[in-house]
Amino acid sequence: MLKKLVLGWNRYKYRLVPWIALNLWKNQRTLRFVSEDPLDKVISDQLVESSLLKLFRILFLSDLSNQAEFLNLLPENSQSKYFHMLTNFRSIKETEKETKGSGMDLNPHEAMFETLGFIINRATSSLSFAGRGVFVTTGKVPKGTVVCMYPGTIYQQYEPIFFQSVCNSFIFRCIDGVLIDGNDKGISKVIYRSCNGRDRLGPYKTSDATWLSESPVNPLAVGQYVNNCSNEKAANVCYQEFDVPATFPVELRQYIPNVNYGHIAERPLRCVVLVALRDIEKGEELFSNYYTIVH
Ligand SMILES: C[S@@+](CC[C@H](N)C(=O)[O-])C[C@H]1O[C@@H](n2cnc3c(N)ncnc32)[C@H](O)[C@@H]1O
Repeated sequence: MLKKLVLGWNRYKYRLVPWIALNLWKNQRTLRFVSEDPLDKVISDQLVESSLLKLFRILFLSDLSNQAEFLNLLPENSQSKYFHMLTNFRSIKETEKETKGSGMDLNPHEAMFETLGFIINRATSSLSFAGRGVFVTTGKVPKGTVVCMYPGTIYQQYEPIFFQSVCNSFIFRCIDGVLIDGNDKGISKVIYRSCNGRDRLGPYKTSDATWLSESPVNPLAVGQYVNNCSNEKAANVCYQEFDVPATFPVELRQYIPNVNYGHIAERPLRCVVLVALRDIEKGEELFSNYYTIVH
């Protein structure tokens, strides 16, 4: 009996650490079963990357007054790709009689709607006593779409996280044991800011720290506020690990809401995205599954 229990616990991959410890046995019906680690992916890494790139490129072009210096440092073919995108965008908007003149002039939510077709926002959860949650406030999220990112500091299994984890309900555990601290307050916030200031690639920032505020530059970076599903509200999104490839454009890394705790350049940066498990309509709250059992 004891052996069976230990075996079960070892196979059990918990997602949000303190929540699991308190609630695992209360809510067995909300467990998620996957058969092997790689099969925990609902969509391909290529699809995750292309969704992020689509949004990040528009965020970049919408902020040209601040990005011009970086744009000028890019190789000529990358620069011309951006100018081409801008010209295309303007001519489409002119035909639709929506143009305002210069650049793209989109705020982050408008950029999200333009590229992904929906907008998400934080608001009081539809569940009692669950604090805030994340809602689809405009448009519709099709099944298999990247809906959010889980922001925060990335800790390898051997890195110290004890003090940051005390009373912290935002520690997310990846399938392979890597941890993400998505808390936007206290010591977690100080550590993220410090690592974010440390890591640069020449003039380029390699991560975004605005998710620590109420208005993130990357509007996807609110995944840490998604609440757990319940017997009444089934999960409509799930977590999926995504390692940022070395080929990811240097000028777009500034929108990634994650940073490594330790400065280890050769390891790809871990991100976690939340993917829609079904079509999600305007007004619906997002619910994930904090428990995953690998068997
Ligand atoms: C990662 S945080 C999610 C954001 C949180 N709702 C907030 O406003 O800070 C996890 C915490 O949200 C709350 N929570 C998440 N899912 C819940 C549920 N189904 N029922 C009640 N509380 C929930 C618990 O307090 C949990 O520790």
